[in-house]
Amino acid sequence: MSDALNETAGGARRVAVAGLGAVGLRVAEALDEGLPGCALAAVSANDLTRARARLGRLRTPVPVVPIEELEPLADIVVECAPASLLPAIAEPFLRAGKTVVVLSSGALLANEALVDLARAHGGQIVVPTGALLGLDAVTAAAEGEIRSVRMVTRKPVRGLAGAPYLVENGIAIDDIAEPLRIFKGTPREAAVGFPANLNVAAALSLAGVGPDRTTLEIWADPALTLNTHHVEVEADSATFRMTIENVPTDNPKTGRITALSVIAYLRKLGAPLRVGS
Ligand SMILES: NC(=O)C1=CN([C@@H]2O[C@H](COP(=O)(O)OP(=O)(O)OC[C@H]3O[C@@H](n4cnc5c(N)ncnc54)[C@H](OP(=O)(O)O)[C@@H]3O)[C@@H](O)[C@H]2O)C=CC1
Ligand SMILES: O=C([O-])CC(=O)C(=O)O
Repeated sequence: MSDALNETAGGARRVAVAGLGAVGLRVAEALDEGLPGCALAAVSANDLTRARARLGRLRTPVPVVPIEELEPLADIVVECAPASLLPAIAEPFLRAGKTVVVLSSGALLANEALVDLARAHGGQIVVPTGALLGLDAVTAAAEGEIRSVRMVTRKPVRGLAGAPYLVENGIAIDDIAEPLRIFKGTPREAAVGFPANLNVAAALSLAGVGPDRTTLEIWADPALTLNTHHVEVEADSATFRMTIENVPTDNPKTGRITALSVIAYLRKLGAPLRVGS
């Protein structure tokens, strides 16, 4: 769909927010406060009544609807719901040649057909940097030859509790007194075992050498308060190491910077000066 069609009569791109939790509410509020070139068009949540109440303080009320009703109302959807809902949220927008901003990036690994759908209809899937850092450098390095990408994540126990991998393998972390390595593998495996905790690893893998060649360790650390991700990249163009320590939101799995990354992306869409890719 052309940019001209992707806009309202007033020129602003209509943005829907699918999921109104730690990420979605902050993004919806920023859109309501005003992002040049964008307008909040609709919102979805599981409990629509509760969502309407939470949106009561918005300056401009918008429809609060089930996810299947979002597509006709918007040009861009920001998916920030549980990972299992990614196809239901993304497919209608991609089929209409529109843009889907995916926060549940781990779910993309099991739903690669969404990329084919985007290709077939001229839509676009955007994976923002989210709770990570440096995806601009990783994608740049991937234009050359990357030899290795290694990631080590350390989270407070609260940021990992309840993950399917822990439950299925009988790994108890509630009472650990020392840091414990709970997983060593790939982002593809982590997307299954930690669907709500390691989207950053999936995003990193998609930027670099893919979900099977990226290596990942996950540690539960009872002394930590911040969700910490360390990445090391060896490439023919550069060697770099980067660490981010994320302040959790009300959702202990999710860092505050995640929503800000989406807001920065939306702000760049209509900006006369765009810094970073
Ligand atoms: N890529 C990245 O860097 C990061 C990705 N994430 C991922 O982003 C996603 C959102 O994270 P976060 O905001 O913390 O999650 P939350 O758990 O805080 O919020 C999830 C939201 O989804 C809504 N929801 C649940 N079921 C439905 C449904 N059937 N229809 C519509 N909405 C529904 C919930 O509704 P209700 O409010 O009614 O319960 C809630 O508002 C998650 O998949 C998370 O793993 C998180 C951090 C970083
Ligand atoms: O990747 C995720 O899903 C969340 C995460 O690690 C963070 O916010 O630090």
